[in-house]
Amino acid sequence: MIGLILFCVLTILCVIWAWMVYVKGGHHKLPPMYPGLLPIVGHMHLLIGDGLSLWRTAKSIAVEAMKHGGVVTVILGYRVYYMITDPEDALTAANACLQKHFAYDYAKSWLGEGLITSSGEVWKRHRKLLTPAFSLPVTLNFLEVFNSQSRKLVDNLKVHVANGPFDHTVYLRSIALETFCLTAFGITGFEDKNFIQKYMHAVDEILSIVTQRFQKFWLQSDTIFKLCGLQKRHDELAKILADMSDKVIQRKKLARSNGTYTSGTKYKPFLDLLLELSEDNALTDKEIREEVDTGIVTGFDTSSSLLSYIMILLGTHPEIQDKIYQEIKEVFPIDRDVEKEDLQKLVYTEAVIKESLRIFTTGPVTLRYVEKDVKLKNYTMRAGSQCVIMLFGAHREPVWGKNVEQFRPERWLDPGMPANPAAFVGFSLGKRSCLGKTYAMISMKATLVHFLKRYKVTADDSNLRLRFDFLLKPVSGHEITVEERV
Ligand code: HEM
Repeated sequence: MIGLILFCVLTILCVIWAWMVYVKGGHHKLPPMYPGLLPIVGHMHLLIGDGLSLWRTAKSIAVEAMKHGGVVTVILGYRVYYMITDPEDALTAANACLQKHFAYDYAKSWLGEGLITSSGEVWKRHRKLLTPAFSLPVTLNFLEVFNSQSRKLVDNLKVHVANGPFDHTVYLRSIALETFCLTAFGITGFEDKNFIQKYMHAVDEILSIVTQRFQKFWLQSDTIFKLCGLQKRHDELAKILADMSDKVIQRKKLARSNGTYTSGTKYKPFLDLLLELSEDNALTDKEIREEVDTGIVTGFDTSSSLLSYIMILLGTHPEIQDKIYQEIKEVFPIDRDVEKEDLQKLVYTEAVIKESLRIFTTGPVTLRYVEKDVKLKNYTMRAGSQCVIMLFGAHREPVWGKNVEQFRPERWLDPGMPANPAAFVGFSLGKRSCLGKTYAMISMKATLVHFLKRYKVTADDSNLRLRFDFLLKPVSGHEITVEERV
């Protein structure tokens, strides 16, 4: 009897599920289904596991998409996901679907309506207001910070010279976050000398909670998230971070209103630019705080992860390291800081950065909600579904030619490559592409110049194991060794 009841319940659930997946969403034909679909759970079982298995699954989905013209379907529960690698379809989807996937909401009690998490009119207004704050002239003001921070990094690494392999990611993360705090808040803003360390630990912990919630689908239930204590810790951390940023903002605001304010730095910190906007009532204090925190969190981990991959790739390919070193030596025959005029002379260095980002796409995906039907080349995405633009997959499409897995910066020196410029999506693409691209490129160039002038790096990327947790992170095999150049 119980068996019969169970059978009937399961049958009804399967019928409802099939109706929601295949009928309710609309009449448009779905792209080929990724293998492993089960009734009711769909492909949800493939997400179980750690970040390593998630990355294996993501890569396998991208391969399947490429086999089928650049789009496949994945079903999570009853939700339809279009998984896209085709560069043209990726651009269409990126521009047509400006609303983020619900997973971004998990960071909202911390980042609020900051650029990365917001959608709709709020996003549009903020994007327009903030674009000038990320422009080339503003970023060039930060060169002094980029130079001094790069020198600090190089000095910190001295203890590892001729001392065998070590984990360089720890150093890169810490310096990158410090650089972002300096350029965002301005150095004189800190009463507390440990401000940056405290801020970094809180950012690390809250990001790990947000990531867990995204990966472990049972934590997506508010009740379970609360019951296992993660909600409480998440809220505590969000408050710590908000209070820290608010304190700096309030002090600066007060000094501005009573006329005692000077930034104390030669450059104008990002926060000061936002405070100017608030004087025209364009942004509230809360919005300023959310955008400052968003800038820091979107910027520091992405840049430091990419730099760590660049060092591993250069350490694995000594002939490429020799070439970039030759370029750096030509532009900087004596020991001096990187100046504005040097940046465009670093052509091979730029090729190395782009090629590294192509191979190790630090922000591997962007997830969007499909608000209205969107026509791709061969399919129409149904309103109410989700789409995942697989940025790392687009970097392996046939448009890149043969040997897509090979690290070959020379491909960027050929003016005809990539044949379709939309194929390079390391900084995402379309209207919601990365706002900090210029900042990232300039700061990474400065770091590479100072690092490579002082050290020769050795590594072995064949041991590298990666995990997917919003960003692409190394798990093991990423250590490098450094020796001083003579
Ligand atoms: C190598 C370094 C970087 C990489 C690879 C990178 C990559 C990306 C990617 C893939 C996105 C899309 C994310 C998504 O849709 O979920 C994005 C968005 C964004 N990035 Fe970056 N980023 C980098 C550095 C930076 C820096 C340094 C900043 C700030 C100074 C920054 C600020 C932003 C912002 C504000 C957005 C949201 C844009 C919007 O939705 O309108 N990024 N970035």
